[in-house]
Amino acid sequence: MIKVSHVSKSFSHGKNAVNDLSFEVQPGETLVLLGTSGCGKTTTLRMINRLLVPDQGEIFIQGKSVNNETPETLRRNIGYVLQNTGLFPHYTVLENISVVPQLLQWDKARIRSRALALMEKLRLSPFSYAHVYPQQLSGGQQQRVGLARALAADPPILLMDEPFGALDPLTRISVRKEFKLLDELNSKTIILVTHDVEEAFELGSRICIMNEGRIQQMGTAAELLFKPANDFVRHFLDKQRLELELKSLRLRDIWPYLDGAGSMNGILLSADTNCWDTLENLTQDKASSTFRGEEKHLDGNTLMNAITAYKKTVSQHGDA
Ligand SMILES: Nc1ncnc2c1ncn2[C@@H]1O[C@H](COP(=O)(O)OP(=O)(O)OP(=O)(O)O)[C@@H](O)[C@H]1O
Repeated sequence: MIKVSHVSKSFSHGKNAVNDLSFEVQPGETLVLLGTSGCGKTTTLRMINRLLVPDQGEIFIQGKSVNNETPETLRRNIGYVLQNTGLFPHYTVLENISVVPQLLQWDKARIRSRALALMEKLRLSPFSYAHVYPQQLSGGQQQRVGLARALAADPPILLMDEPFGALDPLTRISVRKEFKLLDELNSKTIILVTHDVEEAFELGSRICIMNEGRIQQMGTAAELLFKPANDFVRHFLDKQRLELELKSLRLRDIWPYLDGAGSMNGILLSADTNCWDTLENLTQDKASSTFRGEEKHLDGNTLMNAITAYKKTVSQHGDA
């Protein structure tokens, strides 16, 4: 577990890069730090990893202040993934993945078998890639090696700074999908930095929107979209709002507003299907859904009317 408590940091020019920041992240959770360039995201990660020391406040990992941790303990507990991967160019893929276990003085056989197992998991064939150098790999492959290196010593915490930032849009989407499905990550405490709104909503259990070193709002996708704390948050999400709303609302969320009693027709969608996927399905076939024993027929109009009614209720009453 990570706890950041009233942390501030300024650099030589005086203005606070991070200003009275407080949050907690639990195991199994991915907190995304999202914000404009220069809002203090990277500075926050670097303080958690003790690459920078806060001017004020304190950071705790599993209840212990990072100020009192040795570099070995931090390395064992924290995997760090960078945008440009930070791979050592003169080390092979296998050597790069083995760096932290070696520093922790694991025996050679254990290091090798862990590194090879991670390569398999991340879909990098050990036969083809174990002994090549980073510059012989594509961007997506380098990113996977960077992730394997961060995971090598099985740290309970993962800090990721724009991990998919250097990839082209298509590779980015596919590497992101693979990342989401990795069972290695299930129980980890993850903080991921990005300025990509879509990425934040896809990967974050909670999202922390920052501006000028301060938290503007921290919450789930639905909270940020439907109960924005201020104009900054509202405007920050405006460009992608419709898509984000459709992706974050599931049929079960808008169920009371769905006016479509009817017979089972076409495909049957689970009530956990989001509205975006529902619309996509509706372009191809008729559809219905069941929730708590009730069945409803779906079509585009019914769906959009239900979303509008849901939003109206949330904006008036704060809850649907
Ligand atoms: N080592 C440093 N020396 C001086 N100023 C710094 C240093 N590191 C960061 N800053 C300043 O602190 C502020 C926050 O920077 P930070 O890198 O944390 O932002 P960020 O949100 O990660 O931005 P980006 O998305 O562009 O990477 C910026 O104004 C930046 O110029």
